[in-house]
Amino acid sequence: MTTIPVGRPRSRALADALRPGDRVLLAVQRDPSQEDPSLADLHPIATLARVTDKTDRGSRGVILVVEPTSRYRLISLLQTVPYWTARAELAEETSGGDEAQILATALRDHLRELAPGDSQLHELLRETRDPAVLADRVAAWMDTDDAKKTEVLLQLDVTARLRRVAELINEARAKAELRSKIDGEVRKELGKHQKEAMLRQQLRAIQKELGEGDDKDELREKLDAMELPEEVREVVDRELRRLDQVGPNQAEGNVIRTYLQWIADLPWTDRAPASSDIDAVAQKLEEDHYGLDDVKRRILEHMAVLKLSGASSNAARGTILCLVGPPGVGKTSLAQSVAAATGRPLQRVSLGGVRDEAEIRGHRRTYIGALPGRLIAAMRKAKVKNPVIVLDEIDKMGRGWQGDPEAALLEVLDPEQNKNFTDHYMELPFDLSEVLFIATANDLSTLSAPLRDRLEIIEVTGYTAEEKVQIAHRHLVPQQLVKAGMPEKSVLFADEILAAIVRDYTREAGVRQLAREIQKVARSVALDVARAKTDEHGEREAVTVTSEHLKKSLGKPRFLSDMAERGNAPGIAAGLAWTPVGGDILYIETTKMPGKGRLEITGQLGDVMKESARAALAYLRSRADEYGVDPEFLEKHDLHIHVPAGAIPKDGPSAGVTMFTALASLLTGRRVRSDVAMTGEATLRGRVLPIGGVKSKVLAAHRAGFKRVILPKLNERDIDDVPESVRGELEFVIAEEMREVLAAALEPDPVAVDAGPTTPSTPKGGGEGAVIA
Ligand SMILES: Nc1ncnc2c1ncn2[C@@H]1O[C@H](COP(=O)(O)OP(=O)(O)OP(=O)(O)O)[C@@H](O)[C@H]1O
Repeated sequence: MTTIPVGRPRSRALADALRPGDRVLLAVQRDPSQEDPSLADLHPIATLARVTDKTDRGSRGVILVVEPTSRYRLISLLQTVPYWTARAELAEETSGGDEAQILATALRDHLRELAPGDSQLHELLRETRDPAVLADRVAAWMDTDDAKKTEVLLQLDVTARLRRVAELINEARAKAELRSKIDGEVRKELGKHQKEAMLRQQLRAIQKELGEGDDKDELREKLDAMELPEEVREVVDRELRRLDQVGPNQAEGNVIRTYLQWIADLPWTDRAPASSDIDAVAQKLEEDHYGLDDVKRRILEHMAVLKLSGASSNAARGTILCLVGPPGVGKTSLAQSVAAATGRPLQRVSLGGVRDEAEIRGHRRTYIGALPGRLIAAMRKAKVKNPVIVLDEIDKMGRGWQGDPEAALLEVLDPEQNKNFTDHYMELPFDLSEVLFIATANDLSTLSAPLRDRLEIIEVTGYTAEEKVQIAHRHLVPQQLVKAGMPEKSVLFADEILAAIVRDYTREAGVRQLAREIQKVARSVALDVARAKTDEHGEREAVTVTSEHLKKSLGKPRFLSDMAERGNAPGIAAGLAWTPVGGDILYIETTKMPGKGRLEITGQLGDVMKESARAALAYLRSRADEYGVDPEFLEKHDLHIHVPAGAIPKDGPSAGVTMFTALASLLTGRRVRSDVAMTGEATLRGRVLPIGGVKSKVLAAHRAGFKRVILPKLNERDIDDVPESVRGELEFVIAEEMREVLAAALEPDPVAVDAGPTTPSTPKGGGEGAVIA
């Protein structure tokens, strides 16, 4: 295919008459400048071509797209106005036979080597099998002058044509080589001076792109216009003077500029118009969060105290709100609501894994690539001096060899010092006293005492199944539908469906997994939504999620009730554990075998837990008679205690009661009732001592379907913290003595057969580091 611009009036007259599909003869003039050629002025061989497209450009002529098909020999001109017509006959070519084939193959190979990267050429070579056509196409593809191309056109002997094309290629190659050689030499001669000038120009362009270099004046203007504390102003003036002294391209200049840029970007005096309207906060918290009444009340109290004390922020007052709880219970989103309601922007500073003081307080400017710490970086992003800053995962801050980040954080939170917080990089005091800090943590036990002392701790323990359904119904479903790009009301999740998702597909204290599962379901019904009928107002009917949809999008139920997992042989008891991600069920398995009275303990237990296992056994031995255990049997048998999910380390004293119960069950042959879960520390004398995390543990028991929960006497008052709906469905047994525990936990009669060790199959969820508190 080729395009032909048509301009001369007579050709134009023809072009106007042509329609796509018409055929036309294309003849070549011997002298292109001649206006009115006769037959003798044309080369004798013309090309017959099919018109495939035509673009009329008005006064600028017509563009024809043509597809040449064969050579024709011109015999005579028949007419010259309004356009030329000619008589012509097909020009016979001599095919060239095998020789032409061999030449064509050589030509192909040669071209492939010459231009390995030219995909258009490669396609052409691949597609063209006929040697005659190959020669024509290669000649058309080449970048050579028209006279030479015309020679190829006139050549009717195919072998001669192929040879000519090969020659032309060699010529072109030689020319190209010569040119690149000359280019190389010229370039070498380009003097050092010119090269530098060129590089400099490029450098300026790069600096401009990066916003450096020539923007010195811009920076100066910005700094001049800013309202800055006096001390800062002095430093700015000094640094600007230094910047004038160093050349524009020196590294030092860059360091100064970056520093000044930081000063220019920090909110030294700007404030968001923050309100301290408690009602607005109350309303926003209520709108965005279901339940959590206690938590909301405590947040409001804290805000009220701030308002009354006249302090502009909690940092100024010296106590910081700290929301503690498992992941996904809404800690961050509570902080977001507070920020939104008070009109302050929110920034998050993640402290998880921070081990280096410099992360908080920055690196000194003498280090290459030094930058301010995370707090100053957050302030820069906040753009005002009174934002809400969420200190995320304050409990996961480590202590490395490069200074103690906690000390730096304490300074940030200390009302005496945070008015003049000095970052190592800035070397200027920055006022953090108007920041409203809110910390979040999963686990309080790892917080140091000084830090804890600064925090007003509010626990967000986790939700019951009903609460989760309500949260999903009111918040998660609309949120997730919008996230999936669907209208808010396009999919209906009935409460039973939500309850099924909570029960069968999630096992968590918060609602994060639940939100994900809802999104999965929403996405899988998206097609149904798109196909749904529209009503008379043009609105689509909502798609109702069915249990079939759940099966299709989420698969088989992922979690069976904990009780179903459990074997029913004597020797297994369900304990309740507290973990940083919420309460959990922890089975204790025991088994016996002939031996010498030894006790084996496995399952990655910490020292405290191992000791409580030994204490439990010691107590049982000392009361063998009372519990109907044969002391001789104990001497001749080894016992083994295992706590499954062996890969997760566990520790703490609160499994004491459960270990004792499991051992007593094993040795008496009385099974532990399958609907009982328990927690409590056991003493050597059989007393039951209190433990922590009752609310989370009870919620976990309820979640797992247990009906009776055994708790230490001294934890009785903690039951009040448990939501009423859960309390109503559980029976609490309060125990002071191990005897009472056994009475409530064991089935009355021994089972006849010893079924041997039975393993609760699936490892428990809950992430790493399960800890019994
Ligand atoms: N009571 C609630 N009402 C409405 N939405 C809630 C509630 N609790 C949690 N959510 C929603 O659950 C999601 C997860 O909450 P969020 O990210 O705040 O959890 P988090 O406790 O901060 O977790 P992490 O500690 O992992 O950061 C958010 O979309 C939030 O809106």
